[in-house]
Amino acid sequence: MSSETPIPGKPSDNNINAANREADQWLIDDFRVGDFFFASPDRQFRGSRKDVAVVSYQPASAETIHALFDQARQRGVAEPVMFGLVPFDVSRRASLAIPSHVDNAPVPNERVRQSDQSGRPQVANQKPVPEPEQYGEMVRKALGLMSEEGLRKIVLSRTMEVTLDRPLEYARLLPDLLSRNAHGYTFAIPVWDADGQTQPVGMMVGASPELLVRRVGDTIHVNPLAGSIGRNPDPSRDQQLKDGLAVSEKDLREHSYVVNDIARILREHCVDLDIPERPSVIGTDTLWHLSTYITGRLRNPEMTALELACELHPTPAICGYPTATAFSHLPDLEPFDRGYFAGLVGWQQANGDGEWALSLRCAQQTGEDTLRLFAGAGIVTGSNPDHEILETATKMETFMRAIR
Ligand SMILES: C=C(O[C@@H]1C=C(C(=O)O)C=C[C@H]1O)C(=O)O
Repeated sequence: MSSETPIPGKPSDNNINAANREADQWLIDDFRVGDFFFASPDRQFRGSRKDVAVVSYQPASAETIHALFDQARQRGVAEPVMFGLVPFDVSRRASLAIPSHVDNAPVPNERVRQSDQSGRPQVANQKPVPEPEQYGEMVRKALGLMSEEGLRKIVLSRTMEVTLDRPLEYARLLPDLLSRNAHGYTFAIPVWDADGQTQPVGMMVGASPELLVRRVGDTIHVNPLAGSIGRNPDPSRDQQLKDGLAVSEKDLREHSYVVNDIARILREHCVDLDIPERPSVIGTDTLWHLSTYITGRLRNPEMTALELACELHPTPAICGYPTATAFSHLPDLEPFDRGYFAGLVGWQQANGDGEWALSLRCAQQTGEDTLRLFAGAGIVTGSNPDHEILETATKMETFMRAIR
């Protein structure tokens, strides 16, 4: 679907660029469990839960993707768009689906935060798993592995089990996530747990700052983030924190493991790679991150966005370095299953163009009023357990602020 594609739906709402929330609210109205939403900085999609053409609950592979598009075409879907979630462990089953009907719209230049806070859910109960002190212990254990086992970096995460005082309402939640994270990737994508099922068992919902792969024709964009610090409401202190991150030896080292490993894999698949020598600093609503924006051209233009994303995943941004060593230690260190957290979330067209972000700053909706939030942080020699507890709490704030 090119950016010239006319916006289906409401002709009267075509002035999407007007800076008011009603302009694109129609894309979110009535959004429920089972619907699909994905917004990147310049385009947003909504797929309908009604008459979903095809669903696959198989590991993501080129064959699975081709089969899905073939089936959608056989069912008469004219311009199929696949949405999906790929778990952190790509060998496990992915939730991929092609809705019968998809709307898309440009993103407004500016979003106004909803001022009406009435009727917002309140957090009735929250329980960290593991407890923060236990997370600190996990960080200490990981630091021990660095001296003993040649591990350079490992990303350790924790969760928060949240119960709300009323059912989650997407029509309220999504505009809030969008207004706070206009430059990121806001998503709400259904989760299945059996092939052939028509009803999803839950949703992954969040606002990720990190693009793994965007493919437009043979051009690819990859934007790893690693090395972070929480922001401060005082502008001069906030600027100091940003400037400090740009020169922090520990964070630049943590970032370089990610970029070097991604560059190694991209060289196999791409030509004309443009990899900036130094990272820049980008801001989300809650954190500053070191960021490297990479572009290149595919050697094999048949390679789809998701295939390239699966070659790169799991990057040291969300796993560690060396990747296989970090991956093998995670089940012993983290007392829960990551599932789709720190996996891939995105969309793709039949021609292979698409966008896959990392599913971060997110939650899995596990029941009408229950959610599991996730956050992780990269640990390298020099990391401080207390700072990592704080960083993961700050990362959860992106989502917490939208439900509190
Ligand atoms: C793991 C997360 O974020 C990742 C870890 C980062 C870090 O350690 O600095 C930064 C961005 C992400 O790559 C998360 O948000 O949960």
